[in-house]
Amino acid sequence: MSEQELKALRLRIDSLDEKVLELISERARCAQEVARVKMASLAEGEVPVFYRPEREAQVLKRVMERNKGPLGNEEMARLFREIMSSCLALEQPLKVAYLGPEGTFTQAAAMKHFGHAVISKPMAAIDEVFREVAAGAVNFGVVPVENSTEGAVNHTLDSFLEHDMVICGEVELRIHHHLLVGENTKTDSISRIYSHAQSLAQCRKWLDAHYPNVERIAVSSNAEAAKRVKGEWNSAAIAGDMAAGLYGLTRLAEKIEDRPDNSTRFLMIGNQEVPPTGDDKTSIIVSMSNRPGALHELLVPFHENGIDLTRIETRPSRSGKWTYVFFIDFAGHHRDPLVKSVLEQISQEAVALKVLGSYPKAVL
Ligand SMILES: O=C(O)C(=O)C[C@]1(C(=O)O)C=C[C@@H](O)C=C1
Repeated sequence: MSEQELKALRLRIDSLDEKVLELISERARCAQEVARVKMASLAEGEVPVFYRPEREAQVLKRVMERNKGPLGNEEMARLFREIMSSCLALEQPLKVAYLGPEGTFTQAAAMKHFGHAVISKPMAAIDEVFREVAAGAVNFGVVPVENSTEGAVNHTLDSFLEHDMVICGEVELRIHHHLLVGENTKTDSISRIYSHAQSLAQCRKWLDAHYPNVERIAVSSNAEAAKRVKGEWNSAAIAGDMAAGLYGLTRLAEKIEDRPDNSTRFLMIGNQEVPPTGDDKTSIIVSMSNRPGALHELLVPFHENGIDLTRIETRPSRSGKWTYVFFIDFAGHHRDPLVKSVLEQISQEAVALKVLGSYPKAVL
């Protein structure tokens, strides 16, 4: 390519950028107008709701449907995700608590869902995220709920039993783990490997094959593990890209998770009900009396009404020995007539039924 050609193309890019810039600014002014309309239509004493997850899902889906390339759908949606995040911040900057410290996969999930224009607050434990939301110190919280290799995150499920929370969104993240060390650490000097218990479990086979005799130490998060090894010459951490970058660590081995499709699902929790989008999920907690056939009775209405169950999890109820609660996720919104009728049927048989929330299926 000649210098001349390159110069011409760059001039074209400059002129396109000017147009993109003007259009983004026009969109942002439009969002400011939306905020004004939302404020003007409030009833006496009503609190304005600026963040609209159902609308955001619609915007992102529309972008993906209309995208003609060459950028991929996900790439394009990620760009719009950030534009919308900044537009919302003009209306009201969202405060989001997540399972920290900085650099965790939960932080990456929060950014994937809300974009980067939020005020984010790392919390030391899952329960603290719930408490922060309940106290009204933040608008939303982000917590991990299940991993495709290791299953349920029990702390999260148990926290739903203790707090009244509305689930208003979900996001899935591919989890790639790396073996990370500080700059003075050599492969043969490693005597300890730190990580979160779930991450150690997700890399068990790799660790058995490569570091069978090295002590594995579970800490509160993999970002915490990364933080620790920064100053230690004889230890390594298992953590992801964000933590590696944040603590300036070197990757001794990359993508060491045992399953290449290793993914984690995260939930957005708050106190805002989300209207239907036509492609939603609902999460409920049900407790049944401890008798034969109870689980069968619970599942029959779903089957008979053709409702797709996406997940069922059992946890001790904490209100009696050997009694259980079921966490169930299924396709549909609790305002859909069919779902309503199924929930009514279940509540006739159940000891207790609680709808944790209906929310748009993850778009990104
Ligand atoms: O449509 C709205 O209600 C808006 O506030 C606008 C907008 C957007 O930028 O498109 C911004 C924030 C909301 O969460 C949803 C969408």
